[in-house]
Amino acid sequence: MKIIADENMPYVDALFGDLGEIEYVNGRTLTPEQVRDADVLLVRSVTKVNAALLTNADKLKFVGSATIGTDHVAVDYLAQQGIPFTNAPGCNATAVGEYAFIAMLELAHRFGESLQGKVVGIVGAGNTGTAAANCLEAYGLKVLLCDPVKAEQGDSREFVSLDTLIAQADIISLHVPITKDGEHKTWYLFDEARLNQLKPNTWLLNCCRGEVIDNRALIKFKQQRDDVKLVLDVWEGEPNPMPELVALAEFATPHIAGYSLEGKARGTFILYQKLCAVLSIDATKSLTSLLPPFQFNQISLHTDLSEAQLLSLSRLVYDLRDDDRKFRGCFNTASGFDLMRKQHTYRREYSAISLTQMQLAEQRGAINQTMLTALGFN
Ligand SMILES: NC(=O)C1=CN([C@@H]2O[C@H](COP(=O)(O)OP(=O)(O)OC[C@H]3O[C@@H](n4cnc5c(N)ncnc54)[C@H](O)[C@@H]3O)[C@@H](O)[C@H]2O)C=CC1
Ligand SMILES: O=C(O)C(=O)[C@H](O)COP(=O)(O)O
Repeated sequence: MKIIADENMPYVDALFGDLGEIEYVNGRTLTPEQVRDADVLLVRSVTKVNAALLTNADKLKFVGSATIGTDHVAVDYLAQQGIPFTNAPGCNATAVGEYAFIAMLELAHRFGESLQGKVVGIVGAGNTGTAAANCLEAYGLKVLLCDPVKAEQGDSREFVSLDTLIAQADIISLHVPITKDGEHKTWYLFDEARLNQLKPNTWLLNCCRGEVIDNRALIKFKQQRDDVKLVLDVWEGEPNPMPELVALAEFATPHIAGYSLEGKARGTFILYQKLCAVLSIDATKSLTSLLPPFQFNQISLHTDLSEAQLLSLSRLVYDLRDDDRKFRGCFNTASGFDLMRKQHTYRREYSAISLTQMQLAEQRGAINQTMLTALGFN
């Protein structure tokens, strides 16, 4: 069996090595010729899987995308052709949630403010939005959710309109899929008019898809509104973000908000499980055996923490400043954006650290082991 896999998908050898011969490819430049003999195709978000790519792929039995988003895959076309497809819903939700939370801690630190006491608006209350909300609520923040789709589906959580969220939130974090049609389309959801609604000193984070914000309008807006602070992980026109916009963001990264080792491993593992089911064979490999030990896996707390100390602890699993610095140095060089993504293998999730607290304080709202466990630490 011939398995064509994106070269940026980790753990493919470990999981799929026994199932067939693996050929690694550059997902962004994949051609119909390269997939013509494939039995299995494993992609990431940069590969457009459509009729044009699969025109000669007559043997194809399975397509898997180790991503949450499916906007790069012609799902209807695959169904018509009878080719089983799966994505990996939820695989990197914790990573995106922690990225958003850590970015907010970084912003608070940079501007000499406290994150505690802020109101955060989450647009899109699915897997990643809920993961971000869980961290924020664990930290005691008031969270407003806007998700008209979930509201219509009868989700029992409380939702607000986007206008209310923009009017009330100090921080807005975007977690929607990219959709171009329909009542709730998200393409340019934040256009010039919406951006102009932002209240003074709003922090705006985008870690879903670049085109959810009109990036040209954002440049124009930000040039006049220095009070608004931006954290941007995704960009219109990837892998070539607009340089003016990179310069205007407080933290800028190359679409790696979901790139914890745990999230990547989960993504590949979900595809492995689904392929085994399609082939009617037992999935004998385990997810936990894939991850290397983390160098700080046991930490003892001797006192409750301050917010600055929580940030230091967070920087052990993910130092956003490093990615921001690297990104600014490489994003406008040839392949810089993709190379940084390819080499990104160092980030862990909070759960990689086990904490013990020597004296457990009972003070409500203190940053102690109880709160840290709710944030995701072990
Ligand atoms: N930067 C990165 O590395 C990553 C980016 N993503 C992106 O984030 C997106 C969201 O991921 P998940 O939360 O896992 O997806 P999800 O499908 O679990 O949740 C998305 C939510 O957005 C809601 N929604 C749709 N249209 C909306 C609108 N107009 N206003 C408000 N809410 C709306 C949906 O009802 C759904 O609840 C993915 O589709 C993907 O594009 C996902 C993972 C990693
Ligand atoms: O899961 C998604 O959706 C994403 O956006 C991915 O995390 C992005 O990563 P790649 O699939 O492009 O490596």
